[in-house]
Amino acid sequence: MFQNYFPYELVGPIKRYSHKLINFFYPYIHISFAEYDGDGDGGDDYFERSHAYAAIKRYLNAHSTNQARRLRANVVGDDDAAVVLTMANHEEVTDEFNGVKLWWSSGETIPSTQTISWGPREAEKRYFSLTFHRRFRDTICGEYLRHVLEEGKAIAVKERRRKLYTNSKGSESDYFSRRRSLWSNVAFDHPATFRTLAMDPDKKKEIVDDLLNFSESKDYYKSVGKAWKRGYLLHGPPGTGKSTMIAAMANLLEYDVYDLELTAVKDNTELRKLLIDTSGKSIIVIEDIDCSLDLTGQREKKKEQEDGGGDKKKDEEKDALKEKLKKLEEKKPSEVTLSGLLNFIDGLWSACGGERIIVFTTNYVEKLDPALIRRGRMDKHIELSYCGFEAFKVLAKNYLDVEHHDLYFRKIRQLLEETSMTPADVAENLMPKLRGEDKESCLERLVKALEEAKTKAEEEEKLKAEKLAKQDTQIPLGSKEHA
Ligand SMILES: Nc1ncnc2c1ncn2[C@@H]1O[C@H](COP(=O)(O)OP(=O)(O)OP(=O)(O)O)[C@@H](O)[C@H]1O
Ligand SMILES: [Mg+2]
Repeated sequence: MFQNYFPYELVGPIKRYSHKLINFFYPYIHISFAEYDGDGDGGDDYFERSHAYAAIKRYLNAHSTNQARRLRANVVGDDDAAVVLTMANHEEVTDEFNGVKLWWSSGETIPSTQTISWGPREAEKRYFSLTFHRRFRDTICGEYLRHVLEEGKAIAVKERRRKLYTNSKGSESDYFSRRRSLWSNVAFDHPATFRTLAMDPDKKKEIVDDLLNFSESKDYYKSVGKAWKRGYLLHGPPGTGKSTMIAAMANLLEYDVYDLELTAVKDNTELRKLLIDTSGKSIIVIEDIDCSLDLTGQREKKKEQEDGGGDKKKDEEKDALKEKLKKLEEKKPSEVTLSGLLNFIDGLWSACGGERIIVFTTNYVEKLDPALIRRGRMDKHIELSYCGFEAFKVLAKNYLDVEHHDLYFRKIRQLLEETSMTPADVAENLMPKLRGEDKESCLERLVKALEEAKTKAEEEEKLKAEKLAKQDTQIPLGSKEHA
């Protein structure tokens, strides 16, 4: 009825003026921070979680959860089971900044229509909303928000649990979820440190200094126009502490570890994607590099030739290599090429910024392609070798808390000079086997094991010499016959 008499032309102006009137009397400003913002161009950034949202969440967790009455609990970590409380949806908390009061609330918009969800954005649009008096607009939008974001970031650094990432193949459905990373991760809790790593102290110090120097040289790398990365090649027989050293490196620098399984990477494109997907402050590890590339085919041929040529490599080393190659052949052949890998080491991904360390390990450094290990690619070659006396002292301190022993230490020093035993075996012998086993009997066990190893090595040496002598006497005979 009213519509019939009301002049339609007035609806617009009245709406406009009432809006102005409300604005005039309503002195508050609302700002909302969505969890997934994106720039609206429909690119992948839509799937990226807003950094501001994450920082605000941490800030509010730290400052305001004691005010909120309804909280959401998350349990993080498995050993200490710390509970992290976050304010629940539609809760409101207050904050104060330089005497200005403001209100934070959290909310969630539920999609009105049923849509097929590609990411979490359609399913749940969470946001934080900030309300404050418009008089303080400049302070809040400038100083206060900067303060919140900085503090949120600082909390993130403090709380950061380091992670171990692997790229072993996930389930097919991973490919449908575009937000899922190519890497899967678990918390990284390896206890190894450089203090507990058994090796020559001078060598150890050199490596620690090198790592620390690298992590502090951001400006230097920038000034010389080099990507902020450093390559290490760790080589040595199995059980000499290569993997342990990587863990110690990660613990020293507080970096994440990306354990790159090259045989699970389809091709160079996937390799590039994986590497671009790594974060700064990380160690990228490729273990057993000699067995990971499709060079292995050539390598095996070469090896056979060497065998035929009467190479005197230890038999067990050959067996170990054969075993590794066999395992690899069972898997699908990888199409990652040496040149793809070299391109990446040379800094295809260096545009991503942030410091990265890349570590290769191998048992057979002499078998690696020289292109892979030349200086500049691998900045530092570190040899981890059989246990020496200094390394033993570290293990004795770690495992038995013994720093000196008149009788045993002298004996062990001599035996270690005469025979080769890996730190892994030394450690195994030193470790108390029975509850309350005394230190002497552990040291005694090590002495026995070393003596056994020595006799065994001597016997093998003797057998080999006999075999060679036999061959030497047979060959001239055979060649005479043919002639
Ligand atoms: N230098 C070392 N210092 C302390 N512990 C060591 C050292 N080397 C080996 N160990 C012990 O031996 C175990 C095996 O060592 P690790 O896995 O680091 O050997 P690796 O060199 O990586 O061998 P592989 O070539 O087979 O991968 C570790 O769990 C560690 O406890
Ligand atoms: Mg290892």
